[in-house]
Amino acid sequence: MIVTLILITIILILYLIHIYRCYSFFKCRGIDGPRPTFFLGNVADFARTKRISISIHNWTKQFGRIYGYFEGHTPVFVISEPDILDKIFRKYFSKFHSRRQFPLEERSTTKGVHLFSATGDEWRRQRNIINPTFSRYKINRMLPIINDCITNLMIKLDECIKIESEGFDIYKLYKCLTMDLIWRCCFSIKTDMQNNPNNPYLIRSQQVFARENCTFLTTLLGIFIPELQPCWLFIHCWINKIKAKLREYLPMGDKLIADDPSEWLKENVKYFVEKAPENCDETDLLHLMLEATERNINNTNQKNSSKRLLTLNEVKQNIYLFMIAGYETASTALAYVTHILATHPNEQKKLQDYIDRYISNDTILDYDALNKIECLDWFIRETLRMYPITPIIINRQCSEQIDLPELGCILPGTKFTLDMYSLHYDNELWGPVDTKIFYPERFATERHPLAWVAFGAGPRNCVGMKFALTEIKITIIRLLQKYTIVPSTSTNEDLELVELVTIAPKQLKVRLEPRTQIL
Ligand code: HEM
Repeated sequence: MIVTLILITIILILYLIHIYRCYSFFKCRGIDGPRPTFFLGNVADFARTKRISISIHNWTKQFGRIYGYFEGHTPVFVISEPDILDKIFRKYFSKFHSRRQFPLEERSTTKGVHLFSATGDEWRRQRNIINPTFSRYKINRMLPIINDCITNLMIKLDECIKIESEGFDIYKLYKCLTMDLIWRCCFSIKTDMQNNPNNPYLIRSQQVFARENCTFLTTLLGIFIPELQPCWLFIHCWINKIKAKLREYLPMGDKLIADDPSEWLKENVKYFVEKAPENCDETDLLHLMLEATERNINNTNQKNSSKRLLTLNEVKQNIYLFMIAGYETASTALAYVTHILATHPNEQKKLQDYIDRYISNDTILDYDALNKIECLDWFIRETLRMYPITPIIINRQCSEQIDLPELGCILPGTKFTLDMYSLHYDNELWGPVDTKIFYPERFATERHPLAWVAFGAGPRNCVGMKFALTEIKITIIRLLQKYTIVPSTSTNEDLELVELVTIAPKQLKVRLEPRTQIL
């Protein structure tokens, strides 16, 4: 009886908060301004599609290019109008510099915040330090390492062809490849995940992107009552602590109870920082970040300039971020490109013909030369147009009140997201060839700058974009020089996709036929 009463009271309070928040949201917008449709986020729809980006796309079809929904009682605008997105992501960036905080995403300055979660000046400071890691010059210096890791992939592929002639899951190998690339190029740590797929860092990084049922309830509470975010985080931390103790003391605890992969990774990146001084290459990301830490800055002027400093905790947080952000996205992009190659033999032949004609087996292409291969660049962009990888992370939060003619008064804290599927499949933006058709040449025509947002947009776009495109291009060139990719018996035209932070295929089975006539 008492429990029921408490529950009813909680629901009533939540309902009142909800009404109050919705009322104040609409009141501030005035009655004369534009009034985009706002509706209560339809949880049933989400439960049916099991993919937030598909639900958002369905809502766009229903409500148009500008609308909003309430996530709990938090209003979220969904925009697929490129001119308005241009204002939010580029023109008025100073008022939209931050991302929204996800439920259970910690932003504690004592523990350090990484680039992805940092806001305002904190973000600017970190981005200034990290940006040079991915300059043209630095990427050129990484090329021998990238090629070396891809050579290991080619050896693995040869082995797989012999063992599993009917087809094998190439995505698994790509994950090991991109993890090796991150560790070696960004942290100067010589790893061989391709021959050691049970490496605990690799396993934990994969788990970060898997569905974690144990956080489901606290995540939901975070969405519906964001005001109590510190409470949900506290509960989440305690659950992890209790789990860690049970793992330690229960017989077979470590087998029965899984640890939290993010926490494990964050805890263990200490190893990188300790090893760094002996191993670091002076151009890599870890070196740049450590150079910018307080302990390495003796000059008082530099010390006083908060612009250039990173704390040791921020360095650790960023190692964790790059480990997971760089590996999952790039391997998934490689998987999609491979799927398209397998299912579009004519497109594959076009690329192979170009590669055979202009690139010999021992050519090492530098960054500029790679960029000049338009057909390859278009192929990758077209793949990422049709198969977006991270739509839900592209969002912005307003930090200062602003009036936008199309939306009216925007208050600080208002959240914006975009519908990547609507943008990428819009025939007005991408025609005349139907957007459902794979047609890389559509990139030969100049398009709206906000029509293609695979790597986000504006000053806060993906910092690893150049690096990702370089590793994907070299892998594809070397793969097509040696093999023709063909579908395995179980390859479907439609991939089975799973969405959490990224949208990724469950697996990607293909067959590789060694090419006999290589120039
Ligand atoms: C095909 C591969 C990749 C895709 C599709 C991708 C996509 C994205 C997207 C959509 C964003 C958000 C941008 C925005 O909000 O405007 C982002 C941010 C980010 N990405 Fe990537 N990414 C890829 C590869 C990488 C790699 C290889 C790294 C690291 C080496 C990386 C590191 C990051 C970081 C650190 C951010 C946060 C940037 C900031 O907030 O300033 N990404 N990425």
